[in-house]
Amino acid sequence: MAQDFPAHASPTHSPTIPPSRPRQLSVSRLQLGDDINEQEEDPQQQGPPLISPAYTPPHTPSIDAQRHDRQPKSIPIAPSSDDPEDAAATRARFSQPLPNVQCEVRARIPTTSGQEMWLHLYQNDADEKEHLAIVFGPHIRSRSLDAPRPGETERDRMIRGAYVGTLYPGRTTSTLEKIKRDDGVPTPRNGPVSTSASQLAETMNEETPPAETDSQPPTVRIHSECYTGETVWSARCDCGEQLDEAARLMSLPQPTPASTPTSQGQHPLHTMLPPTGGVIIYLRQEGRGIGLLSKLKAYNLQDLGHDTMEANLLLRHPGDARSYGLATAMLLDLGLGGPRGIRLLTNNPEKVRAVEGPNREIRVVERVPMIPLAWRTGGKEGIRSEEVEKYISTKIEKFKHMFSAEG
Ligand SMILES: Nc1nc2c(ncn2[C@@H]2O[C@H](COP(=O)(O)OP(=O)(O)OP(=O)(O)O)[C@@H](O)[C@H]2O)c(=O)[nH]1
Repeated sequence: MAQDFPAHASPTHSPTIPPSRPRQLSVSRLQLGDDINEQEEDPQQQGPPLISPAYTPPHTPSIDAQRHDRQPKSIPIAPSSDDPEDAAATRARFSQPLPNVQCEVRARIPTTSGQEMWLHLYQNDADEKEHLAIVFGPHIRSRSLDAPRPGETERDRMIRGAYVGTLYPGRTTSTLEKIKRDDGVPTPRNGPVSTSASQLAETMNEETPPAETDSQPPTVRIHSECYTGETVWSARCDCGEQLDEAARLMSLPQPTPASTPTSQGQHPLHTMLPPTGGVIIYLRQEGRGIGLLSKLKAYNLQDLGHDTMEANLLLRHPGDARSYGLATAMLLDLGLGGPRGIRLLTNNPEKVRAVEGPNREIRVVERVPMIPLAWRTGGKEGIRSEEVEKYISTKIEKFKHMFSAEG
């Protein structure tokens, strides 16, 4: 089930708490260009560890406020025009025209949890990197992938993922019409006896999106690459946990009135509902855009007492060197532009405004905060380390991230 979605980032063994390290320096003591040698700690500056439930700030949702198998609370986003100065400043920073993107290939990825996702690989004219869209659910499709390409055969289309429904041995066409004509012909995918009726039902499901009034806006997460957090179980940041959590939320059943318990406490239609669905845009902006080499240097600076923002600055990088034009362009290609808007999973206020694009091509109508698992489970699950506590406290204090269900 969705709530059992495995933690890809977290090791299965219990986290160990490393010995204390010197406290980070305050910004006022940071001298750019100065020799970065050992400096004294200031015990007065040592705030409470924010990730430890015992010290969790009062505005943080209580442990039982969000059950792990429920959709978290979201916050409606006021139109940018409510705060013209702020919006203008952000737009100035992200005002470049949107890059051109093209989805080159899409493939079905079955996962160890039983859920399927659709990995879309994009190329673009802004950088040389392969950015990704991880799509959950059958209704979100790439325009650039589906568009016919000159000279291609039906097999070419299937090989690059431009088909509806699912592939099976012997399938010869990417289109719905041919599958309809073939109705009744065996179409084995998992065994020799399945018929095209189930294939057709699945395909029709993909072809017929739910009525917009029936469901909430699509859920979107803009994720930036983090080799350490996603692959080698780093407890310096919450990136791996956030990637897992975004995938888990997009695999939960769609909340609708039909899932309200009956008087007998049953959920009659709950299991029949499709997953919430959504998109994780996976941007190759390792280390908040400074790259893995600089990020590893930044980690050494952090072990020397600096926080994550200071370390970037000392390496002559901006605190956050990322941009989101590619994400905006990919979301448009996936059909998520327009007034219906999206629900964005983030605590980062800059991301909310930046992903909307220079002309508000994408509308973020709700923000869903990403509350650390350790806060929600009273420390039973999630990342626990001195480093991640400092990292999250710097996100709150210096990057002004909003780790609460308040605007
Ligand atoms: N330079 C630097 N980058 C880091 C550090 N820790 C994590 N990162 C990078 O930060 C990025 C993660 O940011 P996101 O997951 O998009 O999160 P966010 O902008 O903090 O905001 P949310 O959407 O609220 O999670 C990844 O590219 C990581 O590699 C660090 O200490 N230094």
